[in-house]
Amino acid sequence: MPRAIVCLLDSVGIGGAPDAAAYGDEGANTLGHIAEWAATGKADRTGLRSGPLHLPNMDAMGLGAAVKLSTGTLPPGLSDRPKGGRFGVGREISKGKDTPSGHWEIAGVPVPFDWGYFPQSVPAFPPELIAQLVARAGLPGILGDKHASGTDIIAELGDEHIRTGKPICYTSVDSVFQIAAHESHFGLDRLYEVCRVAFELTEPLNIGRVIARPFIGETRESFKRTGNRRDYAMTPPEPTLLDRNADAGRSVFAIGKISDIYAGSGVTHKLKGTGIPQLFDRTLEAMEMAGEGAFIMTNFVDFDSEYGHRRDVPGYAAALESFDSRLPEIIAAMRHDDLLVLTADHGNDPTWKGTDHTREQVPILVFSPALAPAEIGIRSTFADIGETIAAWLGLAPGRHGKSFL
Ligand SMILES: O=P(O)(O)O[C@H]1O[C@H](CO)[C@@H](O)[C@H]1O
Ligand SMILES: [Mn+2]
Ligand SMILES: [Mn+2]
Repeated sequence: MPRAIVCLLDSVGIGGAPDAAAYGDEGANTLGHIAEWAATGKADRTGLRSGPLHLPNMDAMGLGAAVKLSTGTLPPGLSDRPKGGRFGVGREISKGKDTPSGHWEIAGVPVPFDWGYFPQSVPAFPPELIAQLVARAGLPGILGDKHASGTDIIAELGDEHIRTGKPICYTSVDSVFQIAAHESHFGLDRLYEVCRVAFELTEPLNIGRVIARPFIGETRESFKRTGNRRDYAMTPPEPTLLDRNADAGRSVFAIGKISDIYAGSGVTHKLKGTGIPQLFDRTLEAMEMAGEGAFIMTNFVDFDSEYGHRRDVPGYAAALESFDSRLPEIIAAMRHDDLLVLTADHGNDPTWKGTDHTREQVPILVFSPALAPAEIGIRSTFADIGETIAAWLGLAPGRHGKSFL
């Protein structure tokens, strides 16, 4: 019986979204701009990487061709002649350019409602929400209360947080309430408990996620976020591909952030890891363990959290190259009727203004030893990815999207 593996390259968009202007993102193109900067030496960093973007394995699966299909322009260093697999472009119908919207739609469930967002003002959070959080979680108050980049705000307020015991609360253009606190001075379990309370309080406001952002270090220069991030997310509004496969009695391996993003729904095996190499190892372990009909999904978050939001072009390019160099290991571990899908949930163009996600189309690169190469075009919803996998796994069709195989 077939199996399916999704490697979700968080934020690796390929430009061209027809509605990008409505988000202030017209012209954003994560992969395309990284390739352009790399071709002109602007993605060089001593000791890390240099020269044109080198992604031979993803390119062979159709990455360059997908970017060209999405934007009309072939990025420098990539090729428009894929060697195998099906390649195409995914267009999102959910309105949010956030992680849950992208992931749920990929798993066959576009988001039918508008998320709640916090305004760009200071304070950003409703005073009554914060008053309830402070009272119920027994806090001396909070710091932040604004839109911010997570690494900037711990540099700005980390000292005061350690001194006062007030957690740092911030948001972004996503539907999100984030809480940063020190792992030992404040305590990791206490941070999780505060986030649990915050999730109860923000759910009625349709806020998609509360995220615990623990950090360590004693000074502004040495503060560092740890791998103990935890996301408290709403449950998807309909059964996703994960639920459908689990309900059919098959295994669903959720690797990295995946389980959190689907609120654990439909997950039978949860594997954690920090950083691209470790998440890669977990994916290979899952492929080794997974039986017939299994669905394996890995979120490679670092592209987004370490490089996209940080507007770090050389770092992003190096991470793509490191992922690409290991792709042959997955392909070598595939059985004859395994299906591999590489895709993304939204863009996060590191050459763009600000530090937020960018509305973009995403690559859909599909490989199976059993499949002849072909183009699948621009798909009108990410849900086509979920329906393709559902069909591959022999599940009944869902309500959204169509299989492209
Ligand atoms: O700046 P950091 O803390 O990485 O936060 C980013 O990560 C969140 C989740 O993707 C986004 O909403 C954005 O705010
Ligand atoms: Mn994401
Ligand atoms: Mn993000």
